[in-house]
Amino acid sequence: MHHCTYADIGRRAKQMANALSRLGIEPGDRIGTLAWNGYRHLELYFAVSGMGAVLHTINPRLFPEQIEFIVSHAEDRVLFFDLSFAALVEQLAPHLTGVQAFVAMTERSHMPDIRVPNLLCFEELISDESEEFAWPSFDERQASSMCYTSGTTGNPKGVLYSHRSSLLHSLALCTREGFGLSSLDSALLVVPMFHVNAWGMPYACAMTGTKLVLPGPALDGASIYELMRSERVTLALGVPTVWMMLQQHVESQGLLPASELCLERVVIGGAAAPRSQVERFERDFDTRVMHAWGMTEMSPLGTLCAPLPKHVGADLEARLDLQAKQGRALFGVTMKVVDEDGAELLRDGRSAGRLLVKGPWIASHYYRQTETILDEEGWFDTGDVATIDADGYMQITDRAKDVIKSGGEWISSIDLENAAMGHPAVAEAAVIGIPHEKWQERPLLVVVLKSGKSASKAQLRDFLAERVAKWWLPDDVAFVDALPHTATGKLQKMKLREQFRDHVLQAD
Ligand SMILES: Nc1ncnc2c1ncn2[C@@H]1O[C@H](COP(=O)(O)OP(=O)(O)OP(=O)(O)O)[C@@H](O)[C@H]1O
Repeated sequence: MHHCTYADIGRRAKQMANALSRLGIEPGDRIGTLAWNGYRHLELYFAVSGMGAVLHTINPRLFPEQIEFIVSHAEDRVLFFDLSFAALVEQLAPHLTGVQAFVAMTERSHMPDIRVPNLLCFEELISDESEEFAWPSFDERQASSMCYTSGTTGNPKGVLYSHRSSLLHSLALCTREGFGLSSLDSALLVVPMFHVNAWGMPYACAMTGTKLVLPGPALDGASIYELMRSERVTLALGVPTVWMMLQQHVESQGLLPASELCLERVVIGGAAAPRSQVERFERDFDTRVMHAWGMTEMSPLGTLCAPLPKHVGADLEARLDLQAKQGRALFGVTMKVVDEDGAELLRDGRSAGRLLVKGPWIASHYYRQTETILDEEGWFDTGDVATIDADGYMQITDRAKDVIKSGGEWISSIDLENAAMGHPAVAEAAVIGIPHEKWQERPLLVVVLKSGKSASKAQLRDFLAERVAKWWLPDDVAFVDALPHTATGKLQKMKLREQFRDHVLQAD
C-alpha cells in the first residue's frame, strides 16, 4: 500500500505539468488515461486540468474498438496507462495515430516489454522536472476533464466538464447535505476514477483534506473489507453490485456484525439501491446509507437521499422506505417530472413521468456535436422515469427504455428487482419485458441465486405476491449464473433482452 500526502501529490502534479509542457502539450489538449484508482492517476487529475489541458478518463472495460473510437474521437495527444492495460495498448497503438506518446504509469524497472511507438515511463518523465510550476489562469468555463457515457443504452457519448462545473459540484459534495466531508474522514472510492471523475470525490476530498483510499483494481468483497479495516474507512462509495460482494463476503466469513469496521456512511449510486442491501448496512454494519443518483451528463450527481428533521428518530422500516428514494436535488439542481406532452406532474410521490433536470453542472451538448441537448428552457431530459414527493424526494421507477408496458400501464422493473432481492436466496435480480400477444409485454424475472441457496419459481412468485400488485407479478422466472453488467456496474438490460429474445414465458 502506497501512502502519501496531498502535498506530495501537489509536488508531483507540478512535475508532471512541467513534463507535459516539455512534450508540447498546450491548454485545451486532451490527455487520455486508461487507469484504475491509484495515486498516479490522482496526480494526473491535478496536473492535466491545472495546466489547462483536458483529462480524458477512458473506461478500460469497453471493447477495444470502442476505446479506439473514443481515443480518436477525443483526439488524445498522450495516453497514460496502467500496466494491466499494456497488452491492450500494444494492440491499439497502431490504430491510434494521433497519440504522440504512450506513458506507462510505473517506474523504469517495471516497464512493459511491448512494441509501442514513443513509449515513456511515468517516473522517468517527471524525475528531473522542477517541483515549481506556475498554474496558469484561464476562463472558469474552460474544459478541465471529459468522459464518455457508459454506453448502457447505445454508443458512448463524450461529455466535457468545465472547471466551473467541477468546482460547484465539489462544493455541493462537501456540504453536510452532500457527503459531509471533513479531514477526519477516510473515504474509500470503489467507484472508478475512469468514469465521471469518480463522482467528483478526488476534487472534493482534496478541498477538504479528506483521506482518499484508492483500491486499484481490487474489487472483490474480501479486499474491500480488508481495506476498510486497515485504512479505518469512515465513508465508502460504490455501486450496488460492489456492496453485494462485500455483504456476501462478511456473511460467508462469519464477520457479522461488522464491528471491526468504523464505517459511518456508505453511498450507493449508479443503480437503484436494493432495500435489502440498505437494511443490511443499517442493521449489520451500523452504517448510514446515502442513496445517490446521477448521470455522466450531470458531473455526475443530481440527488442524494438525506433525512429531514422530521425523519430523525424514525424506525427502521420508515428509514428504509425513505432510502429507497434517490433523494432530493443537490444545491444548484432543479428537477421536475413531466407527462408525454411535457406538462409538469404533481409532486405527490405517485405520478410517474420523465425526469427533467436543470443546473450549473449539467452538460449542454455532447462533445463535438453542435446541437444542444437542453430544451429551450434549459431542461435536460434524463431518460429516467421518476416520481417526486411533496418533500422533494425523487424516486426512479425505471429508465424510459426499460419500462415494461403491460396492457397500457407501466410496470417498474426496478421495484420488482428490489422486491425480488429481498428474498433470502436471491443474490441478484433483473426484470425485463417479454413481448406478449395480449398484454404487449409481460415481466420476466431473471435471478442469480446465492451460492448454496435454492428457491423455486413458485416460491419466488409467492414471495413477490406479498410485496407487489398482482398484475405486476412476473409471468416467468429464469435462473442464471450471472447477470451482464457494464464496467460501471449497471445491468445491461439490452444484452439481457437479446439473451432472452426468443424466450417463451412459462409460469411453472
Ligand atoms: N441511484 C440510482 N438509482 C437508479 N438508477 C440510477 C441511479 N444512479 C444512476 N442511475 C442510472 O444510471 C444512469 C446514468 O448512467 P451513466 O451516465 O453512467 O451512463 P448511461 O446513461 O448508462 O450510458 P448511456 O447514456 O450511454 O446509455 C441514470 O440515468 C440512471 O438510469
